[in-house]
Amino acid sequence: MTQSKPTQSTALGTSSRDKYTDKDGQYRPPVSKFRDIISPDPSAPFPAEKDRYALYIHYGCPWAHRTNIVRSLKGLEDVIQLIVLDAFDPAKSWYFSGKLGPDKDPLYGVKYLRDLYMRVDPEYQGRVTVPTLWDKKKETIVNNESSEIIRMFNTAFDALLPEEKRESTKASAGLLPPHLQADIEEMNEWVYKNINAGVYGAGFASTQQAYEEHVFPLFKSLDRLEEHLSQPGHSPYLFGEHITEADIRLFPTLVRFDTAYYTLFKVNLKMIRHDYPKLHEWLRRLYWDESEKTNGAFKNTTRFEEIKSGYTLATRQEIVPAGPIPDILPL
Ligand SMILES: N[C@@H](CCC(=O)N[C@@H](CS)C(=O)NCC(=O)O)C(=O)O
Repeated sequence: MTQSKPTQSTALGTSSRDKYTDKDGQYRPPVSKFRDIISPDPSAPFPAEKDRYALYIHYGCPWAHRTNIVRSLKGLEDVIQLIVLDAFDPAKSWYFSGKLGPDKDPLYGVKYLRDLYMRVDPEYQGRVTVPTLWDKKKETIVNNESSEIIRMFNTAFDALLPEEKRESTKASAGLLPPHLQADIEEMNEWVYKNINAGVYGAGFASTQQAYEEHVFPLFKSLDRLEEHLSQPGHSPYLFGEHITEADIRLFPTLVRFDTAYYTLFKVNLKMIRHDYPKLHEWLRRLYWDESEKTNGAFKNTTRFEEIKSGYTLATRQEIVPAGPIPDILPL
């Protein structure tokens, strides 16, 4: 039998760079194929129910990280099961190595997340990605697009939560308050393009030109965010007194920046801790907040070791960078 043995945990899914870059050396992000929506309506195809859904993640992945933050921030730990994969095989994608968590899927006993994708669609040709939101009742994938998963987590399960956790109760203090929605979405768009995806564009570029096309706009956008935070009404969080979706979508990228991206993705014109005082404060304020209000959602979902080792292997390097020490400075 010639089945390939899983290689060491090459996390973050992108170790086989050639497969994922186009002829110009540009990184091609995966296309999210599963786009169903969980609804508060009990008669909907995917109704919000306790114990019905499971979220598959890897701690290194920033897209998975945002979904895990919202799960925790909303207090959905008892409603949505979390299943952590800890390793990646370039040929077969995410799997359970047993080193940092279970050695097989707790639901079906399979080794690979791909096995679940194949169960849903034996002809599936796309990439197998985290996060993946699974319906245990219909035994299918609901959605594998983080931007949509965080929206569902923010509102669809509210009837199952105590009043103070509901988006409608929070009104202007919600994650996506109506009066800020347009501004938040405008920011999400350029932050996604230049920062969230920008680091990947630089880090996985396979030509000098492709790298430079991403690295300069990335730092321009960080400069723009630094300036944004100095404007009235934009502190301590991006849109004022309350954490919004914009903060949640930026955090996973910035918390990885100095420790992983700066060295491993060569996005090294500036560091958050040395060159962006306002962003640095914003980052630490979120990370170190262990109050009841946030449930410690930012710190508890961040695993620096897995972030560093994941990106080391994903960029086909062997030595995990020692610094910077500490991973994040105190507030
Ligand atoms: N648009 C997706 C992107 C997810 C994504 O790129 N996940 C990476 C890990 S950070 C992955 O699973 N990659 C595996 C692959 O591309 O084969 C989302 O936001 O959920």
